[in-house]
Amino acid sequence: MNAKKIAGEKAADYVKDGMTVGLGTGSTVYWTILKLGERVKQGLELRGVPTSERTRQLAEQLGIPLVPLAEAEPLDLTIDGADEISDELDLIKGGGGALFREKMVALASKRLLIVADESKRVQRLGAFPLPVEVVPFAWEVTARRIERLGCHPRLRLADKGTFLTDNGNFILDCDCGLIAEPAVLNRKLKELTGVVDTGLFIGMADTVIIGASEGAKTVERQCGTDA
Ligand SMILES: O=C[C@H](O)[C@H](O)[C@H](O)COP(=O)(O)O
Repeated sequence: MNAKKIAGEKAADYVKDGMTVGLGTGSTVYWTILKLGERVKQGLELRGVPTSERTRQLAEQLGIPLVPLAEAEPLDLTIDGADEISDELDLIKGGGGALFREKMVALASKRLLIVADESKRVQRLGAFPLPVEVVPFAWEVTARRIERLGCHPRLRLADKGTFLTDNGNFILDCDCGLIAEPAVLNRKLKELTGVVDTGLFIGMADTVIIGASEGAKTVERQCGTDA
């Protein structure tokens, strides 16, 4: 069976009546949202906060009531996918370009639950190029500053030209090698004018559900490991 589906559907069990829930983006949390759509039809009271226009459209099609983030804080829970998950439960996100809204919504949530298949687990982050959202103005200058931090940025392209985020920005996919100190790199990147945010989610995930054909495994953040 599809490991993403197993993890995604399992996460829907964490949603209880009356909750306000951040709805993540991607092919794993897609299964969570489908499940939640079914449960809403059966009477579940839920307010969703979408992390992308794609997710907004999906939730609307399924009849999940949505509320703007500004009116929803604090959220009870956010459920989202990840591109890499380290042993410390630090994450790389943004493979689908939704990292900024995902981070805004997760930071406004009491709890962040990540769903993924086994392929996303790594000892150390960095094999997956780190997505960094940048303002389009003189993006080449921002890319050069990122290069000076030891990363190799590449402008993300779409079928027709440059990939644009939901916020109208560009994504630089940055090969930074294996990242020894994710919190330090995140801080240095965020200090650069022109950088909107990075796909590094440090100390944010509380629970990770890993799907596999034999079932789902749940990993909880150990107390005291927050960055
Ligand atoms: O921008 C996209 C998000 O960070 C996704 O949650 C991430 O790329 C994982 O997506 P998927 O579940 O499709 O692998």
